[in-house]
Amino acid sequence: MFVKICGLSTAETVAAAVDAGADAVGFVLTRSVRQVTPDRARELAAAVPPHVLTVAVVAGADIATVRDLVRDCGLRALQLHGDYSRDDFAAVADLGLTLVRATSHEAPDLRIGAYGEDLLLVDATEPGSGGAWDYAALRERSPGDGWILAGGLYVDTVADAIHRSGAGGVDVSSGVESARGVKSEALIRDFIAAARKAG
Ligand SMILES: O=C(O)c1ccccc1N[C@@H]1O[C@H](COP(=O)(O)O)[C@@H](O)[C@H]1O
Repeated sequence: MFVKICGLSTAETVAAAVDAGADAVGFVLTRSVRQVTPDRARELAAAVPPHVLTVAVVAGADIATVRDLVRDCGLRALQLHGDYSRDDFAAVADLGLTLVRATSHEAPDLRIGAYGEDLLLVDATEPGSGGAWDYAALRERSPGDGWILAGGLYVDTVADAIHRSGAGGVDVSSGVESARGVKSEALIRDFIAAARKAG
């Protein structure tokens, strides 16, 4: 089970995620209560060991701005949320990053790789909102092997969500916070343990 902890902004919570066994950690570079600057993301990612994927999370920025945001921040993956086209994905392919297409569960095309991405993340309609959706519906639509489930996952719901959806990975932001935008080291540890136990 692949586990990503998203929206990190402090050295302590990055360390908690890494120590608890996260496979990936995400830094939000566009407007959000969890937004960090590219320089801050670079600083935080410098302490992350190479076996943990560092992910730049971007929503809604035009693709030229995306290129500027990620070019110098030293992260290894780019997660794009929003109305990005196949051409947009092609326009960042030369950056050498693992590309994550983040899309709503209501989107028409849920095949992994349809836009040239390496990983597909299926989310709620409003990313980072903590809102859950009908995870079981994805079993019938079958995005393929290895897709990542996101949107409204919490310590006490993640196991059921994994079983109902058949996802091979999970991504969480709101569900490991003690208040909006404030990550909890204890919840990060508990979430990773619960996801690992389920998958
Ligand atoms: O976390 C954010 O603030 C965020 C902002 C903009 C785009 C994506 C964001 N996070 C992603 O949202 C989902 C999970 O959200 P939640 O657990 O429901 O809060 C996940 O893909 C995060 O990477």
